[in-house]
Amino acid sequence: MSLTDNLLRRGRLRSVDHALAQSLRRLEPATPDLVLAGAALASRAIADGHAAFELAATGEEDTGLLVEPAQWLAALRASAWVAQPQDEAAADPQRPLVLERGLLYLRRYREYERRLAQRLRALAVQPPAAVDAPALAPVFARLFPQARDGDRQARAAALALARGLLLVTGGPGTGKTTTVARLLLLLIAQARQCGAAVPRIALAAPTGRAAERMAESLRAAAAQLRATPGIDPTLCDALPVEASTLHRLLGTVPDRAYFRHDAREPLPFDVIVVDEASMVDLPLMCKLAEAVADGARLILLGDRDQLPSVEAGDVLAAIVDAAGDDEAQPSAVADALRPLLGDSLPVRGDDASPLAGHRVQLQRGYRQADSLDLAPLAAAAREGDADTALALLREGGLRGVVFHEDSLDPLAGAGRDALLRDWRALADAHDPAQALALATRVRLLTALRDGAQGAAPLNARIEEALAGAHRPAYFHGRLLLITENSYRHGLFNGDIGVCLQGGDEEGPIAWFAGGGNGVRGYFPAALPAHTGAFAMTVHKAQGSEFDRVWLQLPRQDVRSLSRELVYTALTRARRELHLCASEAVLRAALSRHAMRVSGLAARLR
Ligand SMILES: Nc1ncnc2c1ncn2[C@@H]1O[C@H](COP(=O)(O)OP(=O)(O)OP(=O)(O)O)[C@@H](O)[C@H]1O
Repeated sequence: MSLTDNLLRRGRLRSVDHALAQSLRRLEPATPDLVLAGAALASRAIADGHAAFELAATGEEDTGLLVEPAQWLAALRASAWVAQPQDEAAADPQRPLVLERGLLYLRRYREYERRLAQRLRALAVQPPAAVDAPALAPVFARLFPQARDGDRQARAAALALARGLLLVTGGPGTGKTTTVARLLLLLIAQARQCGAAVPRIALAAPTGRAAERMAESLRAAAAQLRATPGIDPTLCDALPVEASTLHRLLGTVPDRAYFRHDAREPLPFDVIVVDEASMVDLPLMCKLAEAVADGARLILLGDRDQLPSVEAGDVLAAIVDAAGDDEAQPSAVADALRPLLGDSLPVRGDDASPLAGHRVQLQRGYRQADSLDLAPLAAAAREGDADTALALLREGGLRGVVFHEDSLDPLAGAGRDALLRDWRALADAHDPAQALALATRVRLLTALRDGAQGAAPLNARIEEALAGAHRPAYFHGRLLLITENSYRHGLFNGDIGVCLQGGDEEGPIAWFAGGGNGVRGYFPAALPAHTGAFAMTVHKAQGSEFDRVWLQLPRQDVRSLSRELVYTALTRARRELHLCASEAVLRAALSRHAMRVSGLAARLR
């Protein structure tokens, strides 16, 4: 049996990975087995969220093969299928595989990485934009009274004035959107002061739901600014109030893998702000960065401790790693910003990597519902500190946090009634807007898609409890989750809707947020791909928040569990968190990182 057949049999490959190896064999029958297995594993790696297959990770546990990295390297280097480009040169398009730094890539993904790194470096080293700091200083001081005391929000806003590329990272509620609203106001004020056109600003996020949340937060921040003494309210009128998905921003072309906007036809914006950047995958981030016009600013907001995107590449983490923690700036930038920040900005020599100084980490959390004291637990999860997490959970001293130790089924225990009560309230709602407002009250989150503790079977049980075994498919009060992007409908992966019975003649209607009246209705038969949404995987819940979150960890450890998954799940809760888990599984989850293989950080340095 060939290596690839063996890997397929063990479930290590999908049939599409195996088929790639088969087609290489057909084209060149003398191709060694190791090269074919490498090609198949490089293809499989993408499906697992990696940018490439790491040869050194060829433990038997990982691949089912016992192959020394030196053996792989020798076979791959000798193969005509494998390109080995020098440094950052483009790879030979005739060869489907690329070997670089011990990683075996499908060529297309290596090119995404190379082009993204090239574009980000170029944006980072653009000459600092001219900042008339003395003229802006009075407005700046009103927006950021603590600016000279090292306030990170002030530092982020000031750096965004001077830099072409900035990452603003921080956990939920650390003020990323608030900071962006103030920074945009400063850019508008600066343009007014020098008689220039108001900057063209785009706000975008990877999912429709995340874009909606971003726009809501920005509108709230704008309302606050309007009420701030000494701020000209007409400046606030120029702030953007809408955000779009990245796909919509870039302009999808039906049935094509490319967008309307790219390096040749750049986006017509001076400032592009992208929220939830941890969810953006490698191909999309590459296409976005290339579509940013020369001289424009790209500002990425995100939380690097959250789960990486489901698709290939842990892009935000790689950019954050390349930028490092040091916020020191070259003396030219520090001098230009001194009227705003005083001497609070550390200064460095000019020999750092291109992305150094392009990241500000916001640390202080401002959004804490009085009812929920999540921060210590979220910090322990983020740091993988299981002892502290368990002690906090067992002491029961965190407001709003309840630990159901060893509970394996929230639908069987004491929580069942509480969960169903909120969902039953959906059926009592009088109108779609009210039902949609109720839809974010409570969510059951699970780490798994399949199996008894997977989202699909949990949904089926909840739906049966709510509407009986012989329920109609779209019963009154059913929650739906859209699972694909449909521009035709204006519905996107992650959108949540609620089914309500129409009038006597009508069947059920599925309602979603948006549209002129704030809600949009669809006949269920016309919806794009969707599933139930009472229970969701943590991955699908990224970018959303709920008043009450019930997190169910699996009965046994599985490899997809990680501290990032637990942290992402916990931080979806606004008012109350219930965690159902055993000590052993929680410890196993917190001991593991959601690791992604990528060469991006190395390229960016
Ligand atoms: N400097 C500040 N002083 C007082 N309140 C603040 C400050 N910064 C932010 N807030 C408040 O904290 C809350 C969260 O802010 P914001 O929405 O900007 O955070 P975020 O990091 O964008 O959150 P998320 O990650 O959930 O999108 C808001 O109510 C905001 O008004």
